[in-house]
Amino acid sequence: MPSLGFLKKKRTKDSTGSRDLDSPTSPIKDTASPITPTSSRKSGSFHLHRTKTNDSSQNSQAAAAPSKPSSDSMNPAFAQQQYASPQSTAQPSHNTPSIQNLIHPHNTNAPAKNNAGANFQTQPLNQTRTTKGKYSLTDFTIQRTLGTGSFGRVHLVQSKHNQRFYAVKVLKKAQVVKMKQVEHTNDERRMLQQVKHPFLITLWGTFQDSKNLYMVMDFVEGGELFSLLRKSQRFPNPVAKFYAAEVTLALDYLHSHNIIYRDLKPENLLLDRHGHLKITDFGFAKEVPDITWTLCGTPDYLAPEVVASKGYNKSVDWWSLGILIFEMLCGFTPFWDGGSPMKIYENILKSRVKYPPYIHPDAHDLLQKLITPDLTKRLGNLHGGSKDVMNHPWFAEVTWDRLQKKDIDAPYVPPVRAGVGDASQFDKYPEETEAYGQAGDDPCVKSPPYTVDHILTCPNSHGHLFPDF
Ligand SMILES: Nc1ncnc2c1ncn2[C@@H]1O[C@H](COP(=O)(O)OP(=O)(O)OP(=O)(O)O)[C@@H](O)[C@H]1O
Repeated sequence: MPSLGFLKKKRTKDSTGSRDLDSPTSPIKDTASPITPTSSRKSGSFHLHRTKTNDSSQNSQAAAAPSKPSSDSMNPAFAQQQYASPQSTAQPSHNTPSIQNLIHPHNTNAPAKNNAGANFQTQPLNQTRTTKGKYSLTDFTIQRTLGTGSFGRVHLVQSKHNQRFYAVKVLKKAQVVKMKQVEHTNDERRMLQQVKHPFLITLWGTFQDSKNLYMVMDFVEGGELFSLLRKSQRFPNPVAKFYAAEVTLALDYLHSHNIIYRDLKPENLLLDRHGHLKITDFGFAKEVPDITWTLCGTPDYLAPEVVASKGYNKSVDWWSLGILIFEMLCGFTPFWDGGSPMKIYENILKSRVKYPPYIHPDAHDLLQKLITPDLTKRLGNLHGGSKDVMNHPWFAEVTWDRLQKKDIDAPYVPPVRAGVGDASQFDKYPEETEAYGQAGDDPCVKSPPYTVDHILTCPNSHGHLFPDF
């Protein structure tokens, strides 16, 4: 097994790890069994209680949803119990309208605008979530940094109008242009405004000033799955299965709308305060009905067809799902061996995976069918599409419709105080030194005549590189 030294570092898109994680204490490995039932919900520990959750309650500043009595729980199988078809009479949470739902069925989480009539609508795909009136920096108080990535920095912010907390991703225009990410950044905004799914981050709006682009999203309080995984070293089979199943549903949704995600990795999977996943960072998501060629992603997670610069499609996300499941079960990725990205690419092209003996046989079988360079054999890429993955024996006990409704308890509930901007689950970062919102010329708005470079970077922008922010 590789030394964990490297693996503690987060991987950025260009694979430069950014910092070490501090706490070596494991919320999982210290527990005799993560599937040991507990009689009460205990934040920061595994539990077996079925929780009624309500998507619209996030950021509501209300207490965590009540859990079902412990008679519901049983040992040993987190998996068996959690995924089995419902025997109880408990109704899924969506049937139990909360007070919020009754007041404002769709928009309880949207950051309020101070202009009367501001209204967010949840729209089907291909229509965007729109606001009357745009946000600006003055609508929020910027607080600490939650995370940094290759192209951006994400802040915790508080709305001055409804006092709720949100996450705002700030991208420096100059950096985006320099790193040739104009198209990806415009795609990220467009994709995120179109999608709506329980396991995908919600983007409420975007705005820009002369230097920066801003994306206002839900603040997902529970931190990164990456941190939980590193603290736990590896996840027990049922725990990995739970997270893999939620990711599978999200991929199924994206692919059904011809969107490839292209950056699956634990760093981009956040835990909400009930422990369910939210996929963030759509920087590489792309609407692709057939084939694309762009080389992008994070080295450990790249499919061989991407490394080999062949045209590729949704198949790459199923490969990455295989890498993710492997990493959750083993604590390291299959093609990393201490070398440079080039060495990782070589290993990926060889596609020889050593499976540790502790991997459950069903998981082993699924991994072999996902981490295969043969596109005619890769599960998810075959005639049955994502349903082939969902019907694989490793997922046999998953009740997919209940999972989709978040009617199955997560294996780990992050210890957060809901609604108070509790960012304790996120690592600390040095803060940005350059003030946001400075006045000045916007180098990304050009008047004709355009340079060839400008036209090539953004041919349809009529002089504006980020026309829709
Ligand atoms: N909605 C959110 N709520 C809480 N934290 C968030 C949210 N979105 C992002 N973060 C944090 O910020 C980090 C960086 O965000 P993001 O991945 O979108 O940036 P990036 O520049 O595209 O990163 P990368 O190069 O790693 O892909 C995430 O890993 C996460 O820790």
